[in-house]
Amino acid sequence: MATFIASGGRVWRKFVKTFPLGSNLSLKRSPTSALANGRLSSTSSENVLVSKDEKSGIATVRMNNPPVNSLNTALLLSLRSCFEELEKDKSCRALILTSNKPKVFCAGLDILELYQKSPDYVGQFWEKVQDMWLSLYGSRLVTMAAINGHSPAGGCLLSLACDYRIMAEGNFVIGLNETQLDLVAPFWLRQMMVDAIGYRQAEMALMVGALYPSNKALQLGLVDKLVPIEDVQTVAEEEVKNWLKIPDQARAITKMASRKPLLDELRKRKQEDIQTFRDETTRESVQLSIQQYLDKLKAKK
Ligand SMILES: CC/C=C\CCC/C=C/C(=O)SCCNC(=O)CCNC(=O)[C@H](O)C(C)(C)COP(=O)(O)OP(=O)(O)OC[C@H]1O[C@@H](n2cnc3c(N)ncnc32)[C@H](O)[C@@H]1OP(=O)(O)O
Repeated sequence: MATFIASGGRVWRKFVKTFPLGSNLSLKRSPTSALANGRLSSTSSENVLVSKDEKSGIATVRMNNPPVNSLNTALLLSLRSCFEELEKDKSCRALILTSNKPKVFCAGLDILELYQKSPDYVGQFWEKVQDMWLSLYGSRLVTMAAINGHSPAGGCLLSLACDYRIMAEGNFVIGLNETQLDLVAPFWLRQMMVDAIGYRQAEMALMVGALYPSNKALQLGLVDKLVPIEDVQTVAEEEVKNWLKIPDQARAITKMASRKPLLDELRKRKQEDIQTFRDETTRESVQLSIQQYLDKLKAKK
């Protein structure tokens, strides 16, 4: 049994040094997992909770950044560290990405990280988004998004970076609503959307910043399967086990062959992409839109 927590790059590394993957540190049992069976455990109160079943090599990564798992600097660093550690762990074969807070998978980028910040700050923040994405999209592991709630913008980005998406039925939304905040999704995010739902649908969805209810998302191919919210984790584990019947090497090489061009393109254009983000996000009119969007979120109550 291996259990560990991550809370920002530095803390993570320190923690892993003390309790490496494969150690016998046992904390609290996950209440929802079919993998539990005495072998899986979980932890609390950090921004990413990771449990790994040693027998199957399946790790579950739960975002735990209340109230809505918005992607702030700390969560981005934790996710990246976690993905990279699992990547290096030879006994790990698959990763299920989910939320520790059912009903919200991830609210996207933390809007406060983009509001009234210096261009340098915003640029460094964007690089953390890029690096997190590179580690997930480029992973050799089977990656499965267990979308147990809303998944707008950056939440959709995380989901699209995975190999397969299982979403909760019900009144939950997913999509790339960036234009609603006067933001423009970067080329690598747009490309993942095109790859998932096709050019025409992606073009329309991106232009109007569409957020789709889960049943429409299934119809479009933005998610692959819909299940009742209480079954999302179990079905994700079953699906992963099916994927693991395929030999790892052939599957991973095939995955890399299809993803390498986009990964390489971002690596090549990283600085240009950061510059675009800095310039766009700090523009006065965009700052005003972000402020209005924040006000709208607050006024919802
Ligand atoms: C040039 C390139 C440019 C851009 C590319 C960028 C790619 C990605 C961009 C993004 O991700 S931008 C973020 C977009 N996200 C959203 O639009 C989602 C906004 N949130 C919601 O719609 C809802 O919060 C919800 C996720 C549906 C959950 O609803 P719920 O009713 O459960 O919670 P509530 O709305 O009450 O929120 C609680 C609390 O959290 C604050 N909040 C919500 N989302 C964010 C966020 N993304 N960042 C920061 N803070 C967020 C919200 O204001 C509430 O705060 P309060 O309790 O203090 O009022």
